[in-house]
Amino acid sequence: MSTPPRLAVIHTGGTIASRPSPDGRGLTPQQAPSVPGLDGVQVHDVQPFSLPSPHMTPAHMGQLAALIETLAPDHDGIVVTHGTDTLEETAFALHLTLNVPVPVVLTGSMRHAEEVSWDGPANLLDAAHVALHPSSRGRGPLVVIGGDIFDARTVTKIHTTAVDAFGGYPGPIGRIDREGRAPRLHYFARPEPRATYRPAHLNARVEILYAYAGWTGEGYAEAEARADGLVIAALGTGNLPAELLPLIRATDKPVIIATRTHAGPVLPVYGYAGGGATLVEAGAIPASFLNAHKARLLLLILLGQGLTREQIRAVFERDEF
Ligand SMILES: NC(=O)C[C@H](N)C(=O)O
Repeated sequence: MSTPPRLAVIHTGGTIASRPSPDGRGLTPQQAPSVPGLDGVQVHDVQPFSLPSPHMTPAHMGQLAALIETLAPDHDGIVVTHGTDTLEETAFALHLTLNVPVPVVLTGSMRHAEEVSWDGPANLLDAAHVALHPSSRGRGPLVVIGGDIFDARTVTKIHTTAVDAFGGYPGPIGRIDREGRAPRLHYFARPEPRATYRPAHLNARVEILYAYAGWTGEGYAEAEARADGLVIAALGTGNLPAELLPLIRATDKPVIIATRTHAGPVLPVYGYAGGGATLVEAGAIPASFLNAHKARLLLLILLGQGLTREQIRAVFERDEF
C-alpha cells in the first residue's frame, strides 16, 4: 500500500481565520480553518501565530521561512493561510529567501466563515491540490485564490472586496478547477529562475514615499535620515517633480525608484529635471517591474545580507529576484 501524501497547513490568521468578534467591534482572526474534502491525505496543521495580515512584519516572514524549511523534508506540499492585505509581501519574502523543493502555496479568503459567500474552503482545497501536484514543484512559492495560480513575483492584490481580489501583470501562470471531486490543474507559464538570498537579519529600516503632483519633497529628508534605504513609488516610468532631484543626488543610501502605476517597468527615459534618466544619473536605482512594497522587501533583504549600494543596483538591474 502506498503512503498517503503529506500536507502541512501553516495557519497565520487573516480573514480566512476570522469571524465577527464577540465584543461587536468587527472581524478578528479567531479560528484556523480546516481543509475540506481531502480524502487520503495526511494533513498536519501548524499555527505559529494568528494575525490580521496588516500586523505581519518581516520578522514574522522570517519565522515562517524557518518553519517551512523545518517542515519541508517531511511533507509533499505546504499550504500557508494568510490575510490577503499583505499576502503578496509574505509570498515575495518567501520567494526571495526559501530554497525548498516542495511546493509552497499561499492562500486566504475575502469573506469570513459566517458570510453566505465564504470563499475560504474552496481556496484552501484548491491550494492543497496545487501544493500536492507534481507539476507545482520548482516554481517557487505560489498564490492560489479563486482558482487562479500566481507566481509570487508578479501577484498583487487588485481589489479591496471582490472574491477575485488578486491579479497583476501579466496575470496567472495557471488555473485549478474541479471536475466532480477531481482537481484539474493547468499551468500556462513557468516563472523565470530566481535567486535566493540568506540575509543575516531582516532589521534594516526601509521606508516608502509616495509621489504625487505638486510634491516638493515633504517627508524625504526625515525619512532619509532615519532609514537605511528608501523606495519611492514614483510617477509613470519612474519620474518625480524637479524638487526631488537634488535631494536624491545628496543621498548616499540606496534610493529605489518604483512606480505608483499598477503595471510596467521603471525605465530611465526622461531627461527633464526629475525625469527617470536624471534620477538614475543622480544615483537612484530603478525597481524594474517590482511594485514599491516588493522593492522594499528586496532592498531590506539585500541590506540584511550586507550588500553595498552598487551591489544592490546590480541585483535590481539584472532582475535577480
Ligand atoms: N481578506 C483579508 O484577509 C483581509 C484582512 N484584513 C487581512 O489581511 O488579514
